Amino acid sequence: MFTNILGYPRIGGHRELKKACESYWAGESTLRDLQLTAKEIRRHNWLLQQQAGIDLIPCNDFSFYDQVLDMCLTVSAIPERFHPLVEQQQFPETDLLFAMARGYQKDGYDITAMEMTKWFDTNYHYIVPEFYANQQFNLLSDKIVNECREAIQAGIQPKPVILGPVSFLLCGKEKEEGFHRIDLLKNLLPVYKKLMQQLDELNIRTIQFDEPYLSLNLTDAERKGVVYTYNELSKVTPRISILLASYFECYGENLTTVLGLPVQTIHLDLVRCSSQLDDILATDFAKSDKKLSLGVIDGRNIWKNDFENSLKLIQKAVAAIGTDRIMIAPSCSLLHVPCDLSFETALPAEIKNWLSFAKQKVEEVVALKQLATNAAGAAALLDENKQAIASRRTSPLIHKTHVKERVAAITDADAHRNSVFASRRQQQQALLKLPLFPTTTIGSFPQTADIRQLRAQLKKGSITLEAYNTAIKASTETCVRMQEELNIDVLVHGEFERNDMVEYFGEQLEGYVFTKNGWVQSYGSRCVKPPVIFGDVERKAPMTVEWTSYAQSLTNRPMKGMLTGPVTILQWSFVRDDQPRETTTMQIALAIRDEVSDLEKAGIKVIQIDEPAIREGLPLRKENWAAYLQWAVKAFKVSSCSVEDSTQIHTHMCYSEFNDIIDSIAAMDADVITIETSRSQMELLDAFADFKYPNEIGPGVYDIHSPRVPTVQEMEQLLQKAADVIPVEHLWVNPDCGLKTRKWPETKQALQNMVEAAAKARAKAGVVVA
Ligand SMILES: Nc1nc2c(c(=O)[nH]1)N[C@@H](CNc1ccc(C(=O)N[C@@H](CCC(=O)N[C@@H](CCC(=O)N[C@@H](CCC(=O)O)C(=O)O)C(=O)O)C(=O)O)cc1)CN2
Ligand code: MET
Ligand SMILES: [Zn+2]
Repeated sequence: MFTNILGYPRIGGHRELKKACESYWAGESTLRDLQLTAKEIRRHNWLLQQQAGIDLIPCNDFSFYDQVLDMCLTVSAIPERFHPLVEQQQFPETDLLFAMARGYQKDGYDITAMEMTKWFDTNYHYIVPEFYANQQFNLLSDKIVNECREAIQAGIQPKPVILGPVSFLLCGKEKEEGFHRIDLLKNLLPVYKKLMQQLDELNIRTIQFDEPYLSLNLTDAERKGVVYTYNELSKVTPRISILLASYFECYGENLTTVLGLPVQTIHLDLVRCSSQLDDILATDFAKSDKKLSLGVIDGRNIWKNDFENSLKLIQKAVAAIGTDRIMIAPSCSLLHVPCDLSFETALPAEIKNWLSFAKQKVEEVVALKQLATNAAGAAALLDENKQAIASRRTSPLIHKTHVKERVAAITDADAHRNSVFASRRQQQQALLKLPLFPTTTIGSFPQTADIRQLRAQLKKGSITLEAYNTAIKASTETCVRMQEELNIDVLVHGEFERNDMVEYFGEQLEGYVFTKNGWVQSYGSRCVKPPVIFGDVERKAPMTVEWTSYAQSLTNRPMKGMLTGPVTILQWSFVRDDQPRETTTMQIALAIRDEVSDLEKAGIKVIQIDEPAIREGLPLRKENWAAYLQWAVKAFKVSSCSVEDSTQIHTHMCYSEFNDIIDSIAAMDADVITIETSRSQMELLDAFADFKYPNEIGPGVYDIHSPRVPTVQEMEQLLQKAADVIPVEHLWVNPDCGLKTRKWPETKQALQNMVEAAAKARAKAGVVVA
């Protein structure tokens, strides 16, 4: 029996990589400093796993930015606009990587960044490869070989983790018409083969190819591509065994294909889908000599593993195929969980004893092997584990009868507004008296270093709550005045008091705990600290009313109340695994519903409930979509429908494709939806136009991910494009998303241009309408 880790977090226990990258980008340290930090993180991770007793230790799970982007450099999939950089003598590979990820505005260049999107159903974002018909590839970056060499020097026998050719292609996008990216396999495979030969020369004995697309519904052509790929790769060398890994779901209808591949080991995500073990053992799999990597430990969540449960699965597999063909593993890479629970010194002891972060999960993998092989002394590990599991199962901290009863008592009427949109619209117009093309923003304004520092000081106790509040109030007032001066119609308070749009609410809700150092990579150097939902969720007291009322008191214009929606709060937290996600979401929905009612009572006329993660929560397999969408939409409606007709409900979504779920978005029945559309030049809007989306809509007119200030003219053109497909009286004018990652000067200028573009659009429409 072997122990296997699919990938380990690369940010460093105290976000060393984030800090090193940002300091390098700011010109405050050298590339060598950055590389030393990276090397130290890798070494630390390898030795930690070696000392714990892991047999298959991953390498190439490190990345300065993203593993998909790394693969672009490995196979030389570099978009043409970056070629001038490649051709420069001695342009460092790491700088090229950062240029592709973040754009390059220096030395007379102005090159836009590559697109970024969600990694399956996680809150991790990857860089989207760009593909062209007949594209040629060649082995460019030595990163994989170098990292293997570095591991060997550190005394490790590493297992390189490499994004498989099929998933690499499917992760990307065609940048011209007339071909499908899967057609590029023929050109791509020689590079993978060459790489395997180089790894063979280094004495690498196992390669993990990640093919997470095997968890999705594939077309026949894509499935054929899988068969072709692994037939080809299996011929390269008999000395390397291939471990094929997919995760986040079952192999589903791809299972037969997968079992027939000439690979030596198949990894199973048994956390998301334990039934596939039965499916496999029901075939004549036992007669083969293939191994199974049993992903029994949750790589996506932070709960201590239930050893008894895992042992049942392991023993079932052992009974069928013996111990020698089994690996014990987490369900997926540990990238999605924080590094080390032992840094958490402030968690309640009882709750801390239920948790396990990356380092602890490594130990759990080893403990399970010891238990499954009856190693001496292992029994004590089981006893300890049983106690922790029992403590969580029976803890009075978790269950609240009144919360459960309230969820059970939700009626259909709770999930519907009093009147249909057309009638609500009239009442809202009478009250708000907004012009055509009303302008607004999505909520946050620049989170500058001084605001973050203020919060850090408050946490440390070096300033008082009073001093903190005074400073945040001052920022809020400045922000409100500025919006008035810019002549924006519906204002926001700026979200200066919030560390994060989910963590902020988690900190105020019962049933939640939050960590001090539970950072997880979201994209590049940006991290999030997902709060932990351990019990029934309940709102103790109003969460945003004071700040919103304060902001409203500063102005006569409508101030938008700003809340995060129940699905997004769920999706971006670590969630309970002892009840359906639907149940937890409904509890959160009721908490948000109460907040909405309190904001309304406080005189707030416009309330935005952000749901940027509603698309990301969509199950990976289509057969599960309908059930999810049904409860996700209901949760939003439960949170938003307590209000009077005259109160205007907004929602906001970003990082999403909408075409395939547009009817559910319409069913949410928000009075106004703002969406990210500018990067795709309003392409996304087609879904809303084709569907004849009934309510009002604010298609983002500028890309907030870039410091670039858009011109009046280009925003006017985008508005024109929108007006061509959406009735003008339904259109709003706003940026793509919140402005928290932006700096002040560019924000002001961009908003000024935006308001001017709206005025021009108004004048133009006025002529047509009149
Ligand atoms: N949860 C979540 N998921 C999301 C998004 C989101 O907004 N939230 N947006 C999308 C992803 N976009 C993102 C955009 C920005 C950041 C981001 O800026 N993260 C910050 C951390 C934000 C935070 O929690 N800040 C805290 C603590 C910040 C901190 O690092 N403090 C310092 C001390 C302060 C200092 O001196 O700077 C420390 O602890 O060392 C605060 O403001 O209070 C970062 O990586 O730097 C993350 C994701 C999708 N997923
Ligand atoms: C990721 S969606 C962000 C919405 C939030 N209200 C903000 O403006 O930051
Ligand atoms: Zn957004």
